[in-house]
This record gives sequence, C-alpha cells and structure tokens, in this order.
Amino acid sequence: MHADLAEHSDEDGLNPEKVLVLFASETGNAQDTAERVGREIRRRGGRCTVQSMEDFDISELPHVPLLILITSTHGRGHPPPAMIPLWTALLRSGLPDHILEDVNFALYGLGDSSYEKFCYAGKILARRMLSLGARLLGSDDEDGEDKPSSDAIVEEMRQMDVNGTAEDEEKQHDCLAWGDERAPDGLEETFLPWLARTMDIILPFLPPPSPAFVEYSRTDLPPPLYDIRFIDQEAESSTAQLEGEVDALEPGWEWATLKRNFRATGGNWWQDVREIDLTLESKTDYAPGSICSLRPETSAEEVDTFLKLNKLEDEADRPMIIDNLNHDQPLPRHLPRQTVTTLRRVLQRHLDLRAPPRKSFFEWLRRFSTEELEVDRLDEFIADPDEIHEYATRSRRSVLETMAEFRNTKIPLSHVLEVLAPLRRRQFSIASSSKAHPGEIQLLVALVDYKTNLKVRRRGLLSSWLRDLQLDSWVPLRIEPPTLFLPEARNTPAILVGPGTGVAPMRAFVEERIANGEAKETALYFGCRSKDQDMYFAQEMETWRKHGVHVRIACSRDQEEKIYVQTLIKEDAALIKDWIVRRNGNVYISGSSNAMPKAVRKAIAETIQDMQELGITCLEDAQRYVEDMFESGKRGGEESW
Ligand SMILES: Cc1cc2nc3c(=O)[nH]c(=O)nc-3n(C[C@H](O)[C@H](O)[C@H](O)COP(=O)(O)O)c2cc1C
Repeated sequence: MHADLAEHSDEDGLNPEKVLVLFASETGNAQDTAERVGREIRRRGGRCTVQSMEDFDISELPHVPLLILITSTHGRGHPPPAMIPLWTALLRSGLPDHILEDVNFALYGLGDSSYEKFCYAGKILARRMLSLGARLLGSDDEDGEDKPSSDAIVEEMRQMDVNGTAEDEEKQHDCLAWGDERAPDGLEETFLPWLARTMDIILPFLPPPSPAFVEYSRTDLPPPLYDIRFIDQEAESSTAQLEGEVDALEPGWEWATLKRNFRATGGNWWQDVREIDLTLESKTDYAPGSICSLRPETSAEEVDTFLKLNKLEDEADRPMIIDNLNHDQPLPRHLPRQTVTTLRRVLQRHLDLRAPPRKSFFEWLRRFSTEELEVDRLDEFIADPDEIHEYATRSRRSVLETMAEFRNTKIPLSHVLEVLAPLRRRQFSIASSSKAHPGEIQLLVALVDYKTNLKVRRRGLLSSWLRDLQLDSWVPLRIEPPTLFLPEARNTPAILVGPGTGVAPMRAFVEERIANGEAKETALYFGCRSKDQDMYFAQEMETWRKHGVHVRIACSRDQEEKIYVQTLIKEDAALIKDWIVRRNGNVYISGSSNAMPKAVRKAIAETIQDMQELGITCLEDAQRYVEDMFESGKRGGEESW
C-alpha cells in the first residue's frame, strides 16, 4: 500500500509546488490537450509546467510528485517519437521495482478506435508507470469510497486487451482515460470529465494561490506566458544571434541543399509526385529505412494576410527577442530562443497558419472577441463539438481562414505565440541508401492538392512550399531512426512490397542490398496504375534487374484485367514459399492504402497454406504464421499511411 500523497509531502519533504504536464504529440492534438490542461491549472490558481516528453530530463522523473501524462498513438500502435526517450528509459532492465513510488500521476491517452491498437501508447505507458511503483491519482482512496487500489489497476492493465476498444472504455479510472476521435463527440467526450475529475483530485495538493490571486473565468484572458521584447538591434546584436536568411535550428536538425526537384508523374496525370534530392551539409550516413522530417514554411502571402487581419503589420518587421514571462513555463522548442527575429519570420517558419482550428482556438478567439454576433457564434462552437466538426474538420478550414471569417476578432501581440500551434514537421521515408548516395538524401513526395466537399481547392502546406522551392535553397531537415529494419544475418532473403510512393523505403533497401552483395536474395514488388504515368524509378528498376534483383511490376490499368502486387505474389508462389518458409526470409510492406497491406498478407498466407512439412496445413495456420512474422518485427515490417 502506498503512502497517501499528503503523507508523502510531510515525511519525504515532497511538497508538490506545481504540476508537471508531459505530452507526446505527433500531429498536435496531444500538445493542444496538454496546453488546455495547463491553462485550467493556472486559471484555478495552481502552478504548472507543460513540456514535450522529449524536452524533459528523465533522471528527474522519480522526484516529480504530481505528474500528468498525455500521449497519442501512431503507426501500428507506436508511441509518438517524442515519447521514445522516456519510454526507453522506463523499459531499462534492472530498474528498482519502486523507483517511481514518489510519483503520483494522471494519464490521458488520445487515439482512434478504428485502429487495431487503440490508445496503445497511453496504455503501455500507464502500465509501466504503475509497475514501477507510481501511484495513479484517485486510486487507493481512503475516504471509504469504493475505489480500486493501484495494485488492482496494475493487474487490470496487465490483463487488458490492448487491442480492444469497448471493453477498455469501462476500464477508465478517475485520472486515467482514453480519448477516441471516432466517438460522437470526439476526444471531448472523455477529456472533459477526465479533466474535471483530475483537477478536483490534484488541486487540493497544491499550495493555495497568493491572497491577491482571483480565479478568472474561462472567457477571461489569462496572463501571457511569453514575452515579445522589441529591441534596438544595433545595441543588442552583439549578445544575441541574428535569425537571418537561415534561422537557428532546433536540436537534431541540420541543413541540406535542394539539388533536384523533378516531377516523376506524367504531365497530365492527376497527381504530382516529386523526386527530391538533397545534399546534406553534414554528409552523415544514415541507416536504410530511416525517415526524413521536413519543416515547410508558410507563404509570404499567407503571413501578410494574417498580419493584416490582426492589425499587426506595424510590428511585423521590428527586431525582437522572445522569452518566457512565467518562470514555470520554459519557451517551447518551436519558438526561437536567444535569437533576434521578427514576428514575420516567426509566422513564416515556426507557427502554423494552416492548422485546423481546434476547440482551444475558438476558446482563444472568444477571449479576444467583443463583437456580439461573433461572440455568439464562438460560444456555439465551444458548446458543441459537432459545430466545430462541421465548420473545421469536414471542410478542412485553417486557422487563417477562420480569422478571415471572424473579421472583428483580433489576436493581440501579447498572446499570438500561444494561440498559434507550432508548424509541424512532415515525415517521409528516405528513398535512398547512403551507401549508394553518400551525403545525399532522396525522397519521393506526393504533393497534396484536392477539392474539399465545399469545392474549395486545398493544397498541403508542404506541397505548396516544395512546389515553388528553388534549386540550391537551404532546407532544414532531421533524420529520424528507421521503423523498418533489414535482416541482420547476411543473405537472408528479403521480399519488398511497395506500390505507389510506398516504393520509397523499398528503393533504399534495394540499393543497400545491391551494395552489400545481396541482390540475388532480394525481390521487389512494385505497383502503379500505368507504366507511362506513375511508374517511379523505371530506369533504375532495369538496372536492379541486371544486378540480379527479382523485380516484378504490376501496372493495374494497362490491360483489361486489373493486376496488383498481390496478383504477382501469388504468381510467384514457388519463390515465396522457398524464401519465406524454407529460408526464413523477411517481408516488408509499405504503401499509402490500408487495404493493400491486408491484401498482401492474405496473398502470402494463401501461397504458403500447404507447407505441410513445416506444420502449415490450412489457411488459418498460414495466416497465423504471417501475423507472427509482422508481430515480432524480427521478420519484416509494415509501414502504411
Ligand atoms: C498515421 C496515424 C496512425 C495512427 N495510429 C493509431 C493507432 O495505432 N492507435 C490509435 O489509437 N490511434 C492511432 N492514430 C490516431 C491518433 O492517435 C489520433 O489522431 C491523435 O489525436 C493524434 O494526436 P497527436 O496529434 O497528438 O499526435 C493514428 C493517427 C495517424 C495519423
């Protein structure tokens, strides 16, 4: 039985002064959620720090008395990259069982129940925290209420079917909840009750606010967190670095130069797909299967529009330095620090004017708004998630377009850095092997260009930026570790399935295998619609064949009957049986359709269903065999989006 939190405070000197809110977010929802939690704590007079998990000093974790964890789930149940350092540290073997016994935590997981592993990252994180002795806030209640103990929750989480959804919903506790984007009211359905309960439990442990503090309402403007200090540049430029044409990079980012930007699809083809070549300043090597993050810039016109709409033109080009005003809240990593910059540059390079307006954005506008009609409309949005869904999500409006529609509402300079979300990086599988292209990164990028259901044309931010990017431009990028790994043992057969732009990581693998002398143990299944329009790397595929790679190409629409990668896999039954089952080969699948990986797995299972000598006697055996290959991650992998 763990000591009560109050006892902790007295006995161990663990007086919680504030709450630490750690989030791991990939597309911004968990970050937005964490910031909402932070605002609520401050509004009620508590102190808190809201930070990305990747910026947190992990050695401090055992000394955090009040912790709120917020994470989404990505990939096939993967934690967002920002959670990885913390997660790896928590998994280290030999950690004492009760290393986190002084930590009291709440957790909110974000997910989507249409995925197989609903909120998986949140679940495994909660389970690991509990098994290291951390106490879930709201459990072990000693007021005689019927609350489960932490130990009971550990056991429950151990048994929890992480793939289930409905059942898990029942397994929410006071300070542990799962948010489902598919729920009728979206994440709000579980977030609001979880927030209310968590606040009720946490706030009494915090020191009372100073007598001068007055709790403000949700529609009042909170004190700003960040400070914009305009400077006399002449006087200050000796101490602060100027953010010039190229700005300061976040940790882990580096510069590259754009050397090629080639349209790989036919001129009349519906989709514009680019082969992009970049030269790395650092000339670093990277493993095949690595990912490249790019950070696009907002166009000058959009920045101008935003400045005009908010009457911030006069401030746009004045040199300034950004700092934190609230000592509990360090500057987030996306804002330039100790750097002379301008509002225009920050809007162009660091903040996202194309982000979808979330509820928190409407809450901000409501705080700034004074015009009656707009106030009423904003109140409707805040009260009803359906209204936001209809207005923002379905028609894919951006915060910039929303500002244009709420013309009388202006975001003041004091809060602009808080209101706008960080400009998100976009990730792409690297299509090259650094053995074949030392010092270079090559990508295959499908530009996003479509019409919404309101027939409004939409281009992705990255797509607009990349389309117009001049050769020799400097591009900030970050190389992320692979999610797919080639077999370690030499000459293990590898079957690579990558239709469409899914061929990108497969090309990196083919190049690596040729460089390693393993071409003859490599098969590539590529699919496109037409050999004249969207057959990427066509000439290279001929060269790969000459090296001995088994290259098969399915052009689905070039003949009467449709041919897909799975059709070719079935045709190659002898090779598939030999490589996968007899020679313990690996299979990799990558592509942009959720249906394709399933069809490929099925085709492989059908092909190997009569391998009696290996104990596979029916389709179910074969399907289990294939699932095991992917589940363990040791015999291949899948990347789909
Ligand atoms: C590519 C992708 C993969 C996802 N995979 C899962 C998953 O396996 N399980 C799950 O519960 N949710 C999954 N989701 C849903 C996200 O967890 C959900 O959209 C969440 O709100 C994202 O939060 P973030 O913006 O902070 O990253 C996935 C979303 C995307 C875009």
